Amino acid sequence: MSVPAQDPQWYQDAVFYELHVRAFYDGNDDGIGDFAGLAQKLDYLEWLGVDCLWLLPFYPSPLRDDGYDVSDFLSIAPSYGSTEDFRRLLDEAHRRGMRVIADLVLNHTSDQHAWFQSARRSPQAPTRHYYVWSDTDQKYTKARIIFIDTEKSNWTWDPEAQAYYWHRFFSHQPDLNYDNPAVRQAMLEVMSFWLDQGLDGFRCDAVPYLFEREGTLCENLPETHAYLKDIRRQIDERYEGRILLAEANQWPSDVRPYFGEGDEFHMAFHFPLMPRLFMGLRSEDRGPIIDMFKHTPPIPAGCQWCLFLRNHDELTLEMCTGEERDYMYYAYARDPQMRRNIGIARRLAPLLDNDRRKIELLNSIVFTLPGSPIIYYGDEIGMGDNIHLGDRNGVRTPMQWTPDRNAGFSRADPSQLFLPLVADSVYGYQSINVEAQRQAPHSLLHWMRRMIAIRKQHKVFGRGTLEFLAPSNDKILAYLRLYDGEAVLLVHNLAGSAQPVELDLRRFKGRSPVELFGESRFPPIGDLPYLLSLGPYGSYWFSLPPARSWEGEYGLEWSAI
Ligand SMILES: OC[C@H]1O[C@H](O[C@H]2O[C@H](CO)[C@@H](O)[C@H](O)[C@H]2O)[C@H](O)[C@@H](O)[C@@H]1O
Ligand SMILES: [Ca+2]
Repeated sequence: MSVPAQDPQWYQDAVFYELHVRAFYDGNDDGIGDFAGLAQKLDYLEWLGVDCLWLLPFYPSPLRDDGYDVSDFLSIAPSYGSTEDFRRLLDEAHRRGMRVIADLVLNHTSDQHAWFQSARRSPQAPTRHYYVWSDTDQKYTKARIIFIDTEKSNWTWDPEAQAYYWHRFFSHQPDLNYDNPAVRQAMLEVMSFWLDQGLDGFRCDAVPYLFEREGTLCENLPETHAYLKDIRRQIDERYEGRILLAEANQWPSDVRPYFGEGDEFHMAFHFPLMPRLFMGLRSEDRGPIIDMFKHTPPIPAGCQWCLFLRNHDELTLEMCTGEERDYMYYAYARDPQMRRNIGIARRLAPLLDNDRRKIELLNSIVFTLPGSPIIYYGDEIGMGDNIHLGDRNGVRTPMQWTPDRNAGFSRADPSQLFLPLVADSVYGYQSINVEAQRQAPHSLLHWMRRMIAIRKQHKVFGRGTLEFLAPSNDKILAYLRLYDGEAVLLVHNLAGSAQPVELDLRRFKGRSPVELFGESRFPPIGDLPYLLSLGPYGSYWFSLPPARSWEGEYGLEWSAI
């Protein structure tokens, strides 16, 4: 069952939720989450207000990179269930009006993929040129090494092939050779295979690295854009309402071309904004956030940024200067165990000292700046992490549903779980879990649900223009969003102390701001600066309804209250 035809630009208003099937809910008691389990939890996601799920790779894999090392693009890892289970999941999601997109790992395969296994055996193998081989490791030397904490080179010698092969990520992830038309065609067929089953689109992994050219950085090449445009054209020709989301961890001016002229990706993550939100909070200064928008070019109509605070990887600092990285490590990861590659492998709540006010503040910003927000599973309840697990596994532990055995994630023997649960005294599942927070009306979970519901009542959040205000108090981040006659004003206090702010709102003279969480009407805007005070890390979401329509709705004058 596919989603009933609706607005083709649905993704501009959507709230996304990222999850790993194996970490969400175990439907068959083997300690590993699966599609049948996820289907049982769709009611929860619907209740929360999620519009679209993003599933991390669920394909067969030796799991040396948590599924990003795919050994077969056209099936499902047996531990996650069958193709039938997958289809049922899609049907159940669509029945609830939710969409589902999945990771598509275009750049590389696992070295266990049949293509690579046959390629390495002989230069004459039909798939030999599915990969990038060389007699020397001195080609493409300008290309940076991305996983610098584990890899020494982008080339690895294969004794069986008697040649070096090219890889931008782990050495067990050989890059596909996109100069080979057979590879380009094969990956188009992979996409069609999943779209034919009803999938609503793809989060396309590591797209900047598809092609290599000598003398370049081997990133963002024109050949890469040409192929991505071809993918988009072919999808648009055959499918309706499907989306492509680009994972291009690049500076905004380099991400901008991934939108093309509205003919490449529908969406792209805004990577460099994310660390600046954390910097702005820690320094109690809006500067880094505003500055990032000065570097963010406009995007074509119909395109959308994806905004996030955390995801399944480390909090990447790739798009930061050395000084900014040092600051982030000092502020958020003094313990070296918290660092991975160029980044910080921690979840949102521990990064923010489990301070509910800070968690709400950063969510409030991400849900109101231009773009569609993504929640990383478990962050809606403030789940913790385990910095002692290897790689990025510390932020990939089982979802915490209840205070019972295995956090209600699985009925398996606890030793069978794919990763241990978070069990420390602050973030352990006995205290942080969905069941407890659903029962507590003032929990983080209920607050997140309310915020999502408010956002969804106002198209201006997904589609409106952005205009920063410039109050003299630098600790205050204030902006206007405008769309189709609707205006909202967002005011955030980045400081841990109460702050006053005076805002120049004269153009809205006569309007009475309505605070959207409590629906309280504030004094009307006049000629003088509009004075507000905000508590530590406080936020206001105001609607600025035209005076007459507001009076019509409530039948009251401010002076009468
Ligand atoms: O498939 C390899 C990796 O691809 C994605 O990587 C991205 O995350 C990296 C940080 O872990 C980042 O440095 C890089 O720029 C990105 O492409 C995927 O999200 C990873 O999980 C995966 O290992
Ligand atoms: Ca299972």
